[in-house]
Amino acid sequence: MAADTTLIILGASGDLTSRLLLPALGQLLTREPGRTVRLHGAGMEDWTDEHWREVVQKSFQTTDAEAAFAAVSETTYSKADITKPADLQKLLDDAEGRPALYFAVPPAVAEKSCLALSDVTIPAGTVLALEKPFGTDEASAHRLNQQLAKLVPEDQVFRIDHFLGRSTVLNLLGARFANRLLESVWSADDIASVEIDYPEPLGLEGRAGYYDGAGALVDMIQSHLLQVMAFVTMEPPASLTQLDLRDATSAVLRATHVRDDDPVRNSRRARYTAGDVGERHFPSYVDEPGVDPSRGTETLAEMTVEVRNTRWQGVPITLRSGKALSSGHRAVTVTFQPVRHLPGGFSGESEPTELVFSLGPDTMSLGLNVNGADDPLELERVTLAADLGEGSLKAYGEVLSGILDGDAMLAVRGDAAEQCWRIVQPVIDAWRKNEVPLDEYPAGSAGPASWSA
Ligand SMILES: NC(=O)C1=CN([C@@H]2O[C@H](COP(=O)(O)OP(=O)(O)OC[C@H]3O[C@@H](n4cnc5c(N)ncnc54)[C@H](OP(=O)(O)O)[C@@H]3O)[C@@H](O)[C@H]2O)C=CC1
Ligand SMILES: O=C1O[C@H](COP(=O)(O)O)[C@@H](O)[C@H](O)[C@H]1O
Repeated sequence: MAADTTLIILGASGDLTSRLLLPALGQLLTREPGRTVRLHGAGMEDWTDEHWREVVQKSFQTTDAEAAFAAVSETTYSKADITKPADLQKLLDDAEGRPALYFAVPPAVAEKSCLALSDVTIPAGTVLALEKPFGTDEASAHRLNQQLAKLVPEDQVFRIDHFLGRSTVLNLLGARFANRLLESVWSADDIASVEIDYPEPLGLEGRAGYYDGAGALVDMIQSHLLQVMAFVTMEPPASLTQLDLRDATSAVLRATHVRDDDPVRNSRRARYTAGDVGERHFPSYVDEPGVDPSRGTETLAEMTVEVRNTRWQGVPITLRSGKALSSGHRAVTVTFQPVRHLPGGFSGESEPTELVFSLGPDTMSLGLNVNGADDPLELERVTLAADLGEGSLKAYGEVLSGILDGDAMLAVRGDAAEQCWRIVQPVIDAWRKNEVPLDEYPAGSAGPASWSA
């Protein structure tokens, strides 16, 4: 699709656009100097083309910002209320080549806009890119999918999950499927447990309007971490095409359930109280501007799932993420079963083999037991580590590259988005009924003290 696409960013004055999308576009254009993109910004603000160009130029913080900006220097802006069919029609009519509508707007606005598109003539090939959260539960995600299906074919719908564009997440595929050594041990026969952990030092950061209604479970686990889990657990796809990869993703998500169907024993939640993360002081979550304390929103969530198939039967897979935490390890940790028999005569501890994919900085490490240097019969722990580098594109760069190339491989398919809601729903229900306590942890700690006991 590359050359003849007009990327129309809806929500041009928003945070996502200036902080993530435009810098990623700048990086993509720097890496691929031959790529040309027509860029159009649209939103509620009464901006001129000149103002928009300044916004774009400022956001292109790449090594060769000028060259990248040159590729979009003709970029234009128009004021538009994207919930109105007439405004959407004009945006599409004015676009040259194939339009790609990127909805960088609040989810409720995106949904309204998709309804308004029913009354619009949509040019063939139009791409619709929707941010998370996709719907508010399985039923609403299903309705939104049905609406989208009336507008464009599924492979032109990009449900964005920027974790799928992270280089370490993509590395999971390389490590798993290009190494015979791992291929043969990647199942419940050899793996004891999997943990996917994404602690963040950030707090609410003024996002109460969205986050207080979502919480850590929906913000991170329902979307990003379940997608990462699917990459860890999927059956090998025949190829890395969007069809094969997304079929494999959906199949494993369909087999995923809260462990033992018991959300009370297999989920935990907590929220932060006042404290310091590094140099930053955070008030208690409930005292953050815009927060409604009666909602009981969690800022740290954990759930344990299992994949009910031959490969994974019985392996606990724990997903955890939270805000205002000390600099914990963001990682996928695969812990292997102990050896079947440790020959007598060794001294020292034999710990299980551990393979860790670190989610920034991007590294992969393997913890092994080896013979000690001084006493060959005393076991010592060594870690073999590989620095995987940052990847030449940040996550949103990969996302935009897929949209501009019309390759939906790293976009979430509609059925997978619905499955992710189905998986977390029992936990949401148990939390609503207060069947799981809402613990507390001071900002800057590693979480509630009782969790590490
Ligand atoms: N910000 C982030 O870090 C991330 C955000 N996301 C997702 O991206 C989406 C956007 O988030 P974010 O940028 O933070 O939100 P913001 O509130 O910062 O921006 C939303 C933008 O949408 C515009 N807008 C609202 N209503 C309309 C309308 N009817 N017609 C045209 N434009 C409209 C707003 O214009 P105005 O202000 O003038 O009303 C504003 O420019 C959300 O779905 C969010 O979940 C995903 C990952 C990270
Ligand atoms: O989508 C989101 O992701 C970020 C974490 O991703 P990162 O790539 O910025 O580390 C999270 O902070 C945010 O709450 C969530 O909405």
